[in-house]
Amino acid sequence: MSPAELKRAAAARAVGLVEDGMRLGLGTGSTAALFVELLGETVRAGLSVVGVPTSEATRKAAQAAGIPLTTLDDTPELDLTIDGADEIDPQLRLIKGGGGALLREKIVAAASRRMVVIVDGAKRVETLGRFPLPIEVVPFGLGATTRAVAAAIRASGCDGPLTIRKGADGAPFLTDGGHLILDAGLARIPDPEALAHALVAVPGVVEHGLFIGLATGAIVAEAADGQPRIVTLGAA
Ligand SMILES: O=C(CO)[C@H](O)[C@H](O)COP(=O)(O)O
Repeated sequence: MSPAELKRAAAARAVGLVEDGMRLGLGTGSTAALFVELLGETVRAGLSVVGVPTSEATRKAAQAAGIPLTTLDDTPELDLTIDGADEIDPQLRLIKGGGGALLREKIVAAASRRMVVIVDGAKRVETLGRFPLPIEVVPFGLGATTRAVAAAIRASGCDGPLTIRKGADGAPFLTDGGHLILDAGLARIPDPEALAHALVAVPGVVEHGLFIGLATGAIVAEAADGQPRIVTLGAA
């Protein structure tokens, strides 16, 4: 089975969690995009929900799918967020931000009573860190911020190169908030909580891709005999 088929299976299962009248957080990335597409089908069939998109890309996709949208200003508390992830560990700790939407994703997840992560089985890890950790920083003072981030990483028992993310055109990638992303190739993050605390203390760091204590459940689609097999973690 292809990763795309597994992602679709996880997204389809997540649509089953949505109830009439729910206020939803809509994640970003290829798996979340499949959820938005499938949710749009149920909305067009009569389901009533409102969604808060976690990126401009998701906003466009949700509008195209016919999903009514709101904002966290008008709807500050959400019932359920469905989002993808780059890695998930057994404690439901995540690395997110491969699509560059980590800041809005974390704000939306924190405003939600429940966050259910949808992933294919390849995203499950025992220890976070194989996927480079995205760290969103303001452009001002980039050199000094990068040094301080490197020191914070070392102080929390990790090490590895920091790379400024580039877009397809080779120019620095800019987030929806106009910030840059440093991708930290750490290979292994033995203490994600310590690293998270160290990173938020660095002036110039806007957010990082460690999502700790936010996901309440996960829907993992694995391949079994050529068919998707759904495994749920936590409350999902
Ligand atoms: O965090 C994200 C975007 O910022 C995505 O959820 C994450 O990168 C997973 O993406 P995909 O579903 O395409 O594998």
